[in-house]
Amino acid sequence: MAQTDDSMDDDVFETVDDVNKKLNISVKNTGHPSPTGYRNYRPPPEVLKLCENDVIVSDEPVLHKTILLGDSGVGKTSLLVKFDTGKFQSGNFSATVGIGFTTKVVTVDNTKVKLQIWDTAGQERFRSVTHAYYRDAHALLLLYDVTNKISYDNIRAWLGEIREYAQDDVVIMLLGNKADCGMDRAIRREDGERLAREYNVAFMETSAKSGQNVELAFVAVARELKCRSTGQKDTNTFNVKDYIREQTEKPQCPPCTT
Ligand SMILES: Nc1nc2c(ncn2[C@@H]2O[C@H](COP(=O)(O)OP(=O)(O)OP(=O)(O)O)[C@@H](O)[C@H]2O)c(=O)[nH]1
Repeated sequence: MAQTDDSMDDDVFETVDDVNKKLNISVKNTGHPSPTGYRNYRPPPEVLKLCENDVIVSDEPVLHKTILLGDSGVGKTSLLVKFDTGKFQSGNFSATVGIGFTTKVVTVDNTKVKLQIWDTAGQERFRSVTHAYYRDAHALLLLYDVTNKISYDNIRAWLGEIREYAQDDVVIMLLGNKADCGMDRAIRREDGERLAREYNVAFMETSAKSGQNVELAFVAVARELKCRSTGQKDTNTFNVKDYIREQTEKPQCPPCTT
């Protein structure tokens, strides 16, 4: 007949004091029980050491630094304010001084993508300040104003600066802003598309005033950054240019009558 060993290892019943004695840990009794009931309990150093190399798993989404660039007056601040608050402030234009940021969380396929969006001053005199921020940027939204040919012509110079100061794999999106200004338009949509094709960057027209494509611009960037950070880029599962084409070619809602 097979024998079973019913005896239990006494270690199972060791008290915390016994374990501490074995491990040579002295515990000072302050007389104040901890909320867990294990007065002054601290895991033995051996146990703490085991945890040292553990990866800390956090629910916090990774922060992606995104910068708005372009000539003064193209609408960088307005675009960010529209995305952040849904509001457009027309009227007096006051140029941005220096640089500042807003943090927004965008949900992409049930995953939270945190964008730290930096609004830069477009004026030449702040250029050296803003260059310093390019280096660790993950995405750049480069704006021109469709009513201002100079701001469009300057895009080539901006792309030159980006190549010089930003990382090679930075996500770049060209935005032709103020698309609501039909009568004053100086740059056709096709011109924007052609320039974007030439530099192999994504493109869309936006309007901080009407809200056209404002959300889409940031969501497309967030999608691209999410794909890159999860390594999906290699499998070609997402292409920001195709995504924008699909989204912008979707039938729009009928024109408002009010
Ligand atoms: N019609 C129209 N006006 C816009 C739009 N976006 C911005 N504006 C106006 O253009 C002017 C300049 O906008 P800003 O957002 O301050 O421009 P900016 O690029 O941030 O300028 P800097 O801070 O100098 O770099 C303001 O008077 C805005 O109201 C738009 O989409 N449509």
